[in-house]
Amino acid sequence: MAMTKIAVIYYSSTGNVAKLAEAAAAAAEKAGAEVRLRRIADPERETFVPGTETAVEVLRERNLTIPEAELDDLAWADGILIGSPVRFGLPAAPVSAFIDSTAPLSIPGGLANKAVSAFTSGSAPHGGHETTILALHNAFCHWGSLILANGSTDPVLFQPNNGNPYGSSAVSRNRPGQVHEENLAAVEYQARRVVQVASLVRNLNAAA
Ligand SMILES: Cc1cc2nc3c(=O)[nH]c(=O)nc-3n(C[C@H](O)[C@H](O)[C@H](O)COP(=O)(O)O)c2cc1C
Repeated sequence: MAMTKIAVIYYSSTGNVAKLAEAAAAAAEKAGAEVRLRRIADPERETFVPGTETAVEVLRERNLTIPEAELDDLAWADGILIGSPVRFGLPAAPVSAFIDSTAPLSIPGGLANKAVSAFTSGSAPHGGHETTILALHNAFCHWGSLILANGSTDPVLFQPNNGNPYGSSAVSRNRPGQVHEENLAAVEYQARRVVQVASLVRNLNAAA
C-alpha cells in the first residue's frame, strides 16, 4: 500500500519553530509516513528581535540544507503541518505570503480534505500563540481542509509546558532554538495524529 504523505512546512528566524518542525517531521516518518520537511524562504528584509542577530545568521546558513516549500509540496501531501513564529500575535509575514501564493491551488479546491494542523513558538506565554494558530486556521477553513487542533486529546498535552488546545506551542523568551522537551513531545504527538487522520482521509479520497 502507498505511504501516507506528510508535508511539514515552516518559517523560522532563530530556530525555535525549526526545532518543532524537525521533531514533527521525524515523528511523522517514524509513524510510517513519507515526509517532506520544507522551509518557507526568508524575505529579502529579515526582521529580528534585537540581540538575536547571530542566531538569525546561523539559522540562515543551516537552512541551506532544507529545500524551500513549493505549492507542489502541499498538492502532494495528504496531511500538512504548518509552523510559524508569533509575530505581533500573527503568523510571520513570509508564512502569510506563502499562504497567499496557494490561491492557484487552493481556490479550485486543491487543498480540500487534507488533514492540516499548525504549531508555533513565541517569546512570551501570553504573547499570541493561540491567535497565531487561529489565524492559520482561518486560511485552512478557506482551503476546505480538515483542521486538526490538539484539544486535550492526550496526556502529553497536560504537561506543565504544554496545554495549548489549538496546536503545539513553545515559549522561547527570544532564546534561539531552545524548545522545551515537553513541547517537542507535544508536536510529535500532533504529527502522529496528522498521519493517522491523513491516512484515513487518503483512503476515503481514493475511494470517492
Ligand atoms: C517582528 C517580531 C514580532 C514578534 N512578536 C511576538 C509576539 O507578538 N508575541 C511573542 O510572544 N513573541 C513575539 N516575537 C518573538 C518570536 O515569536 C519568538 O522569538 C519565537 O520564538 C521565534 O521563533 P523562531 O526562533 O522560530 O524564529 C516576535 C519576534 C519578531 C521578530
